Parts: sequence; C-alpha cells; structure tokens
Amino acid sequence: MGPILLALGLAVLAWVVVVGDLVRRYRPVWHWYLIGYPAAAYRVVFTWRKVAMLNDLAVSKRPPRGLLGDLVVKGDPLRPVAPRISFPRANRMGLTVLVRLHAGQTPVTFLKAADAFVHAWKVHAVRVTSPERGLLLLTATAMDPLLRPGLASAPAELLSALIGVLESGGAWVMNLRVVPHWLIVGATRSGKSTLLARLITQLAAQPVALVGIDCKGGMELGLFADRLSALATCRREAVAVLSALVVDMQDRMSACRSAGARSIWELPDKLRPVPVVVIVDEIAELYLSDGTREGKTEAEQCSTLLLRIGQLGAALGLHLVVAGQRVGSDLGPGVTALRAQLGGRICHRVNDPGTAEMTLGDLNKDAVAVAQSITAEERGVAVCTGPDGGWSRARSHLTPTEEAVSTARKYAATTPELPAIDRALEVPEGDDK
Ligand SMILES: Nc1ncnc2c1ncn2[C@@H]1O[C@H](COP(=O)(O)OP(=O)(O)OP(=O)(O)O)[C@@H](O)[C@H]1O
Repeated sequence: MGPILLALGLAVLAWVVVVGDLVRRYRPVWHWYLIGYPAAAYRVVFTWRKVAMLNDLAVSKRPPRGLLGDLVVKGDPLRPVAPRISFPRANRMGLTVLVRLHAGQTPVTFLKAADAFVHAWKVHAVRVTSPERGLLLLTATAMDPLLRPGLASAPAELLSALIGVLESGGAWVMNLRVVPHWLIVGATRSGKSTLLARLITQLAAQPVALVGIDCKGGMELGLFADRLSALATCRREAVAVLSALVVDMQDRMSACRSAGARSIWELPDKLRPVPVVVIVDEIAELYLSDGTREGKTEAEQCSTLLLRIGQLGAALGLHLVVAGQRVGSDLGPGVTALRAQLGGRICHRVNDPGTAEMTLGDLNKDAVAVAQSITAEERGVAVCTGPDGGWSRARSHLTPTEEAVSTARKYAATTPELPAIDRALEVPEGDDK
C-alpha cells in the first residue's frame, strides 16, 4: 500500500508542477491570482516590520511612562514602530499596499527603499506614489509586463500616435497637440528606427505633412519618402529645409495675427495651414562640425533654426521629433537649449550614462536610473515621459519595416505639398556638381 501511495503522491506532485508551469506560461494572470499573489501578500505582511526597520522607515516610540503610586517608572527601551499598512490588494499585474505615514515622515525614504521591497517581496518592481497627504501607495508589479506586451488601444486623434504599451498596461501615446516636441535617444539596435517607423505609420493616414531630415544619406527616412512632403539627406539640405520652415512659420504667425488668433487651431478650417511634423534622424549629424568653416556655419545654422522652431512652432503647427544615439553638451551649447524645448522625452538603452542624464535628468532622477538599467535584450523598451509630468517604462509595438513602407506608399497620394520647401531643396542651376 505504502509504495502505491508514494507513487500516487509523486504523480500528483508532478502533475501540479507541470500544470502550474503551463498555467504560468500561457495564463500568467491566472497563475498570479492563484499562486503568485497569495505568496507575495504573505511576504509583504510578514516582512513589513523587518524591512521597515532595516530601511529607516520605522519611528522610535517611547513607551508610555507608568506611574506606580507617586513614582514614575522609566527605563523601558525605545520601540521602533513601522508605519501601518493595508492588506495587500491584488490586481492583474501585481498588488498594491497603502501605507499610513507617521507624523514627520516623507515619501523620500520610501522611494529609496523601493529596491528593498522588490527583493523582500520577490516582485519585478515597486513604485512609490502619494495619492494624498500622509498616505503612500506602493504598487508592486509581479513580472515585467513589457516582456510580452499586448496591444493597447487609444482613440484616434489628429497628431496623436499610438506607439506601444506602458508598463502599467495602458496605451503609450505620443500626442503632439499635448506635448508638441520630442527627443528620442537610444544606442544602436535599441529600437529608435522602429519607433520612428511606428510614428510615421500612425501619422501617415492623418492630414499632416511629414518632413524628414536624415543626414545619414536618407538611409532610414528615405524608406518612407512616398509619404514625406520633403526629405533632406545632408546638412546643406537640412539648412535649406529648416530655413524654409522658419519662413513658413513667420507666414503662419502673420496669418494668426491678422485673424486675431493665438494659434493655428483658433483659425477657421479654411485658413488653417496643414500641421508639419519634422522628424530628425541622428541629431549629431546636424550639430557636429567637421572642422571646416562651412561645416561650422551649417552646424550653427541648424542649431539656431531648430531652436526657433522649438520655441515658436508649437502654436503654429510645427512640431519637432528629434532622434539620436546620444545627446551631450559636446555637441555644442545649442543642443542643451534645444533639449529645453523638447518637452517629450523617450530614452531607450543608451551606451553612456551622460545621455540618459541629459535626456531625463532635468525631469526625474529615478527615471534616469531606470533608463540605465535597460538591457541590450530589451529592444524597443524605453523610459518615456507622460503629459502629466510623470514617466513610465514602455515598449513600442514592433512595426516591421515592410509594413511601415507599405503604409507610407498607401497614403502617398494624400501627402500634403509644401512648395516653399520643394523650392528650397531645388539645386540651383550650375550647383549640381
Ligand atoms: N518594440 C520592439 N519590440 C521587439 N523588437 C524590437 C522592437 N524595437 C526594435 N526591435 C528589434 O530591434 C532591432 C533594432 O531596432 P532598430 O533598428 O529600431 O534600432 P535602432 O536603435 O534604430 O538602431 P540603429 O541606430 O542601428 O539604426 C530591430 O531589428 C527589431 O527586430
């Protein structure tokens, strides 16, 4: 009887392990609710006091002094008291815990302890936010939701592009009406071009002019030439295109002034010029000087023109999306000034800490640390800023080049014409050597 029972027990155990593994792989949410959450909740409740003490989250309280007749009884040791927490509440991605702060405590010490929570609770990440004064919300994600991101959805709006999914499972949207200019950085093979392809695919169907500046000979943006209203493939052409855009910007300004409008969006439909999105691939190619006087002048011109569009373009329907492998002050002072105008930031894996710092450091130090921890395997993963000043890890939808190219071709006939730029790009006769 004994060996039969043992064999039966082992068979049941093996079955549970195999089924558990299958559920984890194919139904991760079920696995989380059935197995992951109870174990994590147990860890949160039973490790809370210890983690709080080790990370200076507990406050030392003096026990009440006792009175024994006329004598005050003293001498009890100080008692560390951890802040009170709610019972962990499960959600699809992980769990949340509310913490009631002791008087005098601030969220900063809890932010520093986020890593300690991750290890003690064996979860992927813990975010600390404060929904109201005196309360903290610890949001733990069980596993990296960006490993197998689903498809998010977002309402179709003019100048808005659904790029991918946020770590929270929500839609990652670049809405140029809300955040007019963007800086996208990432080392080689980190996912920049895929993201630009996604952006172009999303904007292609909209009544928007797309202008490409790709000084790597047009290798990247040239693929979408059918849907581009203009494409500059070298710095000389970039100066011509940007100068024409600045002239166009001045025309838009006068149109708004004479109609008493503060932006092109206040103009009547008939008078409203088409919005223009200028996509720059590899910003360094515009700013780095080759040592020649001509190169230096062109770099300075690009810097000044981009800055002008960044400063004045938003209300006039001129938007910048600037991408590059790295941005740093060595590209010249103009790049720091331009960065200040590019309110939207996307930082993929980068090779040097300086680039992550330059991209996100002026907005949020924690975001810099998260961007620096993106690995080479996490292609398409980035830290992006949100419209509310917050930030998140996110992953772009993988848009294959063929799909992006065929979408560009499909909407080629709707490409708005920008004659001023076409004229600027025409090679003057006798200058075609
Ligand atoms: N969101 C994504 N999901 C999955 N894979 C991705 C994603 N984005 C990019 N990749 C993969 O990473 C590879 C490199 O991406 P991409 O060409 O966009 O990088 P890049 O940063 O533009 O590189 P380079 O600077 O060399 O052009 C692509 O071939 C693609 O397969």
